[in-house]
Amino acid sequence: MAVHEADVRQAIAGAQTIVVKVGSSSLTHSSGHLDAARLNALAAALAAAALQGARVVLVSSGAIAAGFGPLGFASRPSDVATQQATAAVGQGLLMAQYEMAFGRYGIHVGQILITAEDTIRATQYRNVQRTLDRLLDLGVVPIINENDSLASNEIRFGDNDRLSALVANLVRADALVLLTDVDALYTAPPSQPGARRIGFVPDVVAALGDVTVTGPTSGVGTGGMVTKLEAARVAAVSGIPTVLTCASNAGPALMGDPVGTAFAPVKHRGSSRRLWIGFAAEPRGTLVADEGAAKAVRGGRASLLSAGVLEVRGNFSAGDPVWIDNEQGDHLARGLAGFDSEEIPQMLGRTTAQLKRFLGDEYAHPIVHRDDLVLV
Ligand SMILES: Nc1ncnc2c1ncn2[C@@H]1O[C@H](COP(=O)(O)OP(=O)(O)O)[C@@H](O)[C@H]1O
Ligand SMILES: N[C@@H](CCC(=O)OP(=O)(O)O)C(=O)O
Repeated sequence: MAVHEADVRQAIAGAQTIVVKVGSSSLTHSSGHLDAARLNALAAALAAAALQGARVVLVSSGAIAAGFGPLGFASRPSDVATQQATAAVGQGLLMAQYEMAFGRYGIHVGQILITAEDTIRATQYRNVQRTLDRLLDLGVVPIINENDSLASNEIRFGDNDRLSALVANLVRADALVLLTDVDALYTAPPSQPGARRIGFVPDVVAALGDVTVTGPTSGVGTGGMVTKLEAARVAAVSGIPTVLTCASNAGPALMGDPVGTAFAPVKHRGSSRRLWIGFAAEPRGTLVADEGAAKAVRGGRASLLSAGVLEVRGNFSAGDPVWIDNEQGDHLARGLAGFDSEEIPQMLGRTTAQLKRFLGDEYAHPIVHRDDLVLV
């Protein structure tokens, strides 16, 4: 069944829970410093939606942009340690601006800083979910950023685009709004002659092959259009419509006006935690499945049992993400390991009954439970 743009726009206009992501480039002057007027205009548009009853979550970049000026740097720092220190200073300043901006409308804001690492574990994941739900129940606008000062380099999101799509899942959002410094997705970077504006993308997966996108061009943004399309894809496969436009279009976009680019959802809603496993987590190791186990995993709804695991590679702890590969080295799935990597060699090839007999009850479990596994 064809999905029409008008239906997608209408779904966005009627959304009860909305995640809005704003990039650094939309909150800054051309010098890279935080622009309070742009931030205030955004807060006004979001406050209007919140005052009409919408549950609004804001994923905001800008900590580094807010911090480097006060620290005396002429431009955004490029080394990780200075970026992390700058974000620690800037995050507080950013929140102070938001508090003031939303305060004009009688709305409180609440800060949540997320690392990819601490949300892939089931307990932390549920804690974040519960906190966000409660904040929204209380009429607060949660403002989320990556916890830049703690995130380790290998596992950080870096940009906030993918984080926003995962947050949209977490709060079971009805719409995702990506605000940036271009008014829409174009067939090529807008600076290229002949680049055409795209108003509607019925199938983001199919569209990926038809557009040319690059990383950031603004000097302050991180992911560019590449990570925005990735976010739209994650949202689409989770059943969430997305609109991408410039920050000054936030109000019309939320009202369902035909601004920017609307992306239709391509699937019904999936399990949100599985999406974290699939998209957020960088695998720490590999479990090599034998032919039978590979087939069972590929078929879906099967756990990876130690009887079908031939080899374990890498150093990881129970709860960490791992690849599940076949013997040919193809990735079949990602999952969360049920055991530490050093516990697994003694379990290899053993049935659950043997594990129980030789190693004890605590080992008589799948190496990766089917609820913790997503096919790739
Ligand atoms: N096909 C495309 N359509 C639109 N913009 C694109 C495209 N390819 C690359 N871009 C660039 O992506 C930039 C937005 O990304 P970025 O600077 O990371 O913004 P943000 O800070 O909002 O995350 C735009 O300024 C634009 O130049
Ligand atoms: N977490 C970082 C965001 C990094 C960044 O620039 O992201 P984006 O502008 O969304 O590409 C910050 O607050 O500075």
